[in-house]
Amino acid sequence: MIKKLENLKEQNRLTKPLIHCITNPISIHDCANIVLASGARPIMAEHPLEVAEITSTAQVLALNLGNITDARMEAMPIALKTAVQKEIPVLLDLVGTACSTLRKNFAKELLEIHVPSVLKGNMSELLAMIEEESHAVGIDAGEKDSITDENRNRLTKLFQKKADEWNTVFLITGKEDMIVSKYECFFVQNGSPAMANITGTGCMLGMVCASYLASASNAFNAALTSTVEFGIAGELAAKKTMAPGSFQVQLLDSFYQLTEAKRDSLAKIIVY
Ligand SMILES: Nc1ncnc2c1ncn2[C@@H]1O[C@H](COP(=O)(O)OP(=O)(O)OP(=O)(O)O)[C@@H](O)[C@H]1O
Ligand SMILES: Cc1ncsc1CCO
Repeated sequence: MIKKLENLKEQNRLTKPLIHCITNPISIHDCANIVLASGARPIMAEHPLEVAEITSTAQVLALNLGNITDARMEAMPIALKTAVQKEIPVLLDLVGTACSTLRKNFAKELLEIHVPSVLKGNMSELLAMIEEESHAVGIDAGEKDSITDENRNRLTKLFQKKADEWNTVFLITGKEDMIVSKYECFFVQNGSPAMANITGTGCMLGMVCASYLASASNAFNAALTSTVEFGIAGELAAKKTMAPGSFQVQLLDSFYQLTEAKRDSLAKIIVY
C-alpha cells in the first residue's frame, strides 16, 4: 500500500519539471509557490495566443476552472489540444462545476477533446460532473455530499465505473479525500479543518498533484502522494497555529519541509 506513496518531491527537485498552469487569480500566487515547494517550476500563462507555445515546452498542464473568464475559456482548449499532441499529462480542477452550468458545460467540452489523467474537485463538483445529484454551496461542497460509512460503498462503485469509462483518476476532496481509478479506491483521512478556513487549498492541492504527475509512475500515485502530503502539511501547520493568516504561511513551509519518513509515519489511508 505505502508503495504507492512515491518520493516525488525529491524526484522533482532533481529534474525541475515545468508545470503550465492556467488558473484563477484568487489563488494563483499560492499555486505558483506550492508548485515551487513541490520541486517543480511554475509558469502561469493564459493568453490564448501564447498558450500553445507555453504548453509545448511544459512537462504537465494544469487547468483550473475557478473564476472562469472568456480569455481562459479560449485558452484552455488550445492548451489541452497541445498537451494531447505532445503527450503530456493534464490535470483538470473542476472548480464551480456544481454551481455553474456554464462551467459544467465547458468542462464537458474539454472532456470531449481529451479526458485528463486526473479530474479533481470537491465531492459536489465531481457528483455534478457524473450527472449525480449534488448539493454545492457556491464553490464549496455541500454537507449532504460528504463521505460517510453509509455512502462509501455507493460512491466507490459510482466513481470506479466512471473512471473506467473515462480512463481517468478522480481526486475528490473534502474532510476525507477519495482517490479513484478503475482498479482502486483509497480514502485519505489526513488534513485539518483549518484548511477550509483559507481559500485556495483545493487549488493548491491540484497544483501539487500536477507537479507530481511529472515524476510519478502513474496518475493514481501522483494523486495519492499529493493528497497525503498536503493533508499532513495541513495537520502540522495547524499544530503551530489555527489563525488563517499565519496558517497559510505554515502550510507552505510544512509542505516544503515534509520528509518521506515523516509522511510515511503520519499517512492515514484506507484501502477500499
Ligand atoms: N474539515 C477538514 N478536515 C480535514 N481536511 C480538510 C477539511 N477541509 C478541507 N480539508 C483538506 O483541504 C484540502 C482542500 O480540500 P477542499 O475540499 O476544501 O477543497 P476546495 O473546496 O476545492 O477548496 P478551494 O475551493 O478553497 O480551493 C484537501 O486536502 C482536504 O482534505
Ligand atoms: C473563492 C474562489 N472563487 C472562485 S475560485 C476561488 C478560489 C478557490 O477555489
